[in-house]
Amino acid sequence: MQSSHLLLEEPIRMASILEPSKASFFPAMTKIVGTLGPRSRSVEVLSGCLKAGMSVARFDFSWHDPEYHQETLENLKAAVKLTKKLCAVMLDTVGPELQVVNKSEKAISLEADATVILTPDEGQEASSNLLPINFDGLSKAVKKGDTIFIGQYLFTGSETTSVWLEVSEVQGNDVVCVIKNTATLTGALFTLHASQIRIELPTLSDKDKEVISSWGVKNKIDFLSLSYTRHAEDVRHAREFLSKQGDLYQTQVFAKIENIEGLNHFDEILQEADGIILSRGNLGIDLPPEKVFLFQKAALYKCNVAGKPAVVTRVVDSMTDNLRPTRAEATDVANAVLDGSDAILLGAETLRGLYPVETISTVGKICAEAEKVFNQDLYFKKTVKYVGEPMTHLESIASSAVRAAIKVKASVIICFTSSGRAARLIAKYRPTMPVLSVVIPRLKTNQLKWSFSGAFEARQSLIVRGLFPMLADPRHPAESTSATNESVLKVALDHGKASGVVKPHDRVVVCQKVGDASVVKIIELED
Ligand SMILES: Nc1ncnc2c1ncn2[C@@H]1O[C@H](COP(=O)(O)OP(=O)(O)O)[C@@H](O)[C@H]1O
Ligand SMILES: C=C(OP(=O)(O)O)C(=O)O
Ligand SMILES: [K+]
Ligand SMILES: [Mg+2]
Repeated sequence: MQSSHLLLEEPIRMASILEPSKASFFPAMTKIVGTLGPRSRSVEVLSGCLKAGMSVARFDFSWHDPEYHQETLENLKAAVKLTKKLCAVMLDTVGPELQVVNKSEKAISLEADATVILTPDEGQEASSNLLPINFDGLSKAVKKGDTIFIGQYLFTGSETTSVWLEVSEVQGNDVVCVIKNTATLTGALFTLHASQIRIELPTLSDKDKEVISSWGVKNKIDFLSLSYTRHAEDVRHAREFLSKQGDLYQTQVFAKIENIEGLNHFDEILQEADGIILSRGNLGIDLPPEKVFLFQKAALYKCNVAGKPAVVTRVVDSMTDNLRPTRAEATDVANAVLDGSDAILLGAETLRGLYPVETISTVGKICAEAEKVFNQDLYFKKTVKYVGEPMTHLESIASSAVRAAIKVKASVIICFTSSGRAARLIAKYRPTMPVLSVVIPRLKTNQLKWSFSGAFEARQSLIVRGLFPMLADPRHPAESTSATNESVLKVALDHGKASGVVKPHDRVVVCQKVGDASVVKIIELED
């Protein structure tokens, strides 16, 4: 995890590429979000996923009912206990997702050049000529020549089970389409994506609200993944809704950018959201293929300078059925890291793939290699310049901590925080060593009962590149006297030693408040 001699912007000796990487305790600084489902819900597999490096679990409510997800979550909790690896919980909404419903689940063969009708009458039986959909406004939204994509849920693109259609005519509420490729649709549910078309459905549906206020509240979800975020107003609305749902006023909202409308409003959305998910699955259908990379680079840059976590999706689809990614996919993962991604989100690979654990571990290894050659120096300078002067005190402290840690080759940065703000600011400067964010709980009251803050803040750092949280004992008062600081620091160092990230004689940079003053100190360990 130390800064390496290889830098992409300098000539690399070819033989050095083959030198095995030093093993490190943390699989990677880049985080991995795993979507949980049929192939990733036993305690055994979930333990494997956590050990391989998954630190956020995504529960996608486009699929399965709350009871099913609850069972998976209970198993996840058991796996967390067993492995002692923390994991945050992300609830992914259905939103304005269009779906084709195939009640009988009979396979549907579609022939290129034939026509098929999309009808909003869900009572009808799906067939080669007729596909019932869950939305009655499609005929008003599309016109002749528009493109529609229908795929299996979490389609991987390599399947023969997805189909492109071209709208040839609108008849009342029905949409008549010409089939562009031969395919067989199998299963009960397919998602439908009308390319570059505005769908007049709310971003947070009634069903989503129901799930959030029951399942979400019960399970204190750390992240809401807001599917098809199209406007800043969508984020504001979701946040307002969450603020009335018990503990969920602390839930972070991650806006999923999955179509052109979201792309067009990216800057405003980023201002409102706590983080961004670059949903390349859907966006890759909405955008011309030659434009996808540009969106990725531009969006990650904006997230980085804003200091907000960015998550990239759909990286190793082919690992759904294979033990090895394609070289294009492997290169893509590394590029996502070099472009500035905080986390990689796995979809079909962990949900229904044959190799969930191996996929996480492969992706983690690629991320770790990319991190090693990431030009931190260049990035740091650009970020400082972008922020300009005067910097806020806290940002100046955070960037100084990173600079000092690199200069003295510290093995870890320990950052005390309550709100998580200081730790996030340190992560913004992309230190080459892990940051142990020691979250100090704060006692608070809503005039009905006393409780401690901190658990959300700690778990929410599990999606930020380089942050590794530790929740301090709530018996330590939040007031930063030097005595309490020293005892918490000792616990943090012991934690670091136990996990292997801190060794005798290492240097450690500590960021904390002493009295009213924020300080960065460098300590040299003895044994
Ligand atoms: N309980 C604490 N004890 C010591 N230092 C702290 C504590 N909480 C935060 N700090 C330090 O205070 C500064 C402000 O950090 P920040 O995360 O913004 O704090 P807060 O949680 O109070 O918003 C940083 O230097 C941080 O390391
Ligand atoms: C992750 C994505 O969305 P979904 O919720 O459909 O998996 C995506 O579109 O990349
Ligand atoms: K979804
Ligand atoms: Mg999507």
